[in-house]
Amino acid sequence: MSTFAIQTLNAISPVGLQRLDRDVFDIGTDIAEPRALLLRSADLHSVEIPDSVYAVARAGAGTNNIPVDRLAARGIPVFNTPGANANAVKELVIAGMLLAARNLYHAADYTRDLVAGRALSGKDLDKQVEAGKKQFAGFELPGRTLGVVGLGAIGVLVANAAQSLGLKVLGYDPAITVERAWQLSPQVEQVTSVEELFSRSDMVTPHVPLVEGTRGLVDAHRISLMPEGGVILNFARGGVVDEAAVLEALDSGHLHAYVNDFPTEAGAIHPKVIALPHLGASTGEAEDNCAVMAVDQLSDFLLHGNIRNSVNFPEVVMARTPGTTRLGIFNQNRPTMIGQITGVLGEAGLNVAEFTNRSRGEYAYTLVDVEGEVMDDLKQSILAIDGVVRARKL
Ligand SMILES: NC(=O)C1=CN([C@@H]2O[C@H](COP(=O)(O)OP(=O)(O)OC[C@H]3O[C@@H](n4cnc5c(N)ncnc54)[C@H](O)[C@@H]3O)[C@@H](O)[C@H]2O)C=CC1
Ligand SMILES: O=C(O)CCC(=O)C(=O)O
Repeated sequence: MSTFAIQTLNAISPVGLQRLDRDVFDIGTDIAEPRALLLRSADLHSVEIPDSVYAVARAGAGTNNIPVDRLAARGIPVFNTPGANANAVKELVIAGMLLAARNLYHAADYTRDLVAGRALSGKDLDKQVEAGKKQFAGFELPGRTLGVVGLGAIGVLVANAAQSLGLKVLGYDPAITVERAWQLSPQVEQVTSVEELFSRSDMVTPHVPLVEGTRGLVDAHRISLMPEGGVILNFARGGVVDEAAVLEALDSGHLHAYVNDFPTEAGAIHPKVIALPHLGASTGEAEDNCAVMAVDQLSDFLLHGNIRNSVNFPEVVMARTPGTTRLGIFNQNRPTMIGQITGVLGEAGLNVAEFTNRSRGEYAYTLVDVEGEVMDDLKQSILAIDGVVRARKL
């Protein structure tokens, strides 16, 4: 059996890595010709990805750090791990709401300064604690309204948790899946526009991927629709929020706080901003879950050509037919491709035992198990078909 070299570009939980059989997989940070890249937040946009690479796996949800479309054009699937870190993010969002509502961040700074800065102790400390606390009086969550934009793995968990804490919850997601709709608490009210959501929400939390359509989703106009004293939470991506607009609304007093996971130079030092160092998925549990899912999907693809949870190719999973050789073929999604592929197999005198082909957008993927001996030059004949971008014999 051949050995697959997997290059890790970030720290990946050993709970995931130890699932890879070391007789079959080499794993390292410095590999000249990797078969696969395994990463978390490493930015691949300006990295040259060698032709040796068959697949890229993101141990996490967001794939905006990966040139997904360019890799699709080269027949390289990008995998992610939907839902594997959703609970970790949900818990941080709930913590963020409470940090903002009860002014906890500033309150803790205040008490630290009483001792570390002003050296108060004993009765003096007690007196100053009681005198100073009124400036941190906050508000409670029941009766407030939370708007959740994006009801995917994270948005649904946040909406349901907020509902159970007594908040009124509004949700907006024009492309919600049936699975997520079933998971959503029936008390969450669906709104039909982002503007309605902002105008009725005391707090807004986007849980959408960063793509062109969601860049700057939280902007000056939408913030202006919110009631006075609103809170924006951002555990999606920095670019989803127009931060300059948020800072202006904080300065004018229209917004009360901005809690986010993506610090910038201006935001991190603003007194009404709570900026966390991209901690959403940083729990042992989430790191293990993501690593296990990413590794399992990657090894199934490298060994068997199966594609699960790819963001640029369709789901294609086929049980292996005993006594056959498998071919995995990436091609452009256009007419006659299937006929041409099976034509090449027929000309080579090969009988097809199992065949599956699915398309997604501009590209398609075929798995075919063929009987008999498959010569190496067959792969070349398949690659010679106009529109085939990559082929593997497995
Ligand atoms: N802070 C952190 O450490 C983490 C951040 N994230 C971020 O959260 C994002 C969401 O993660 P998941 O919930 O797991 O993804 P998901 O794919 O399960 O859900 C995203 C949802 O957003 C919806 N959506 C897309 N565009 C929309 C729009 N314009 N308006 C309303 N809804 C829209 C989709 O229909 C989908 O239901 C990730 O893409 C990532 O950027 C994810 C994990 C950890
Ligand atoms: O790996 C991480 O810590 C970041 C997680 C994240 O942002 C994601 O899953 O999209």
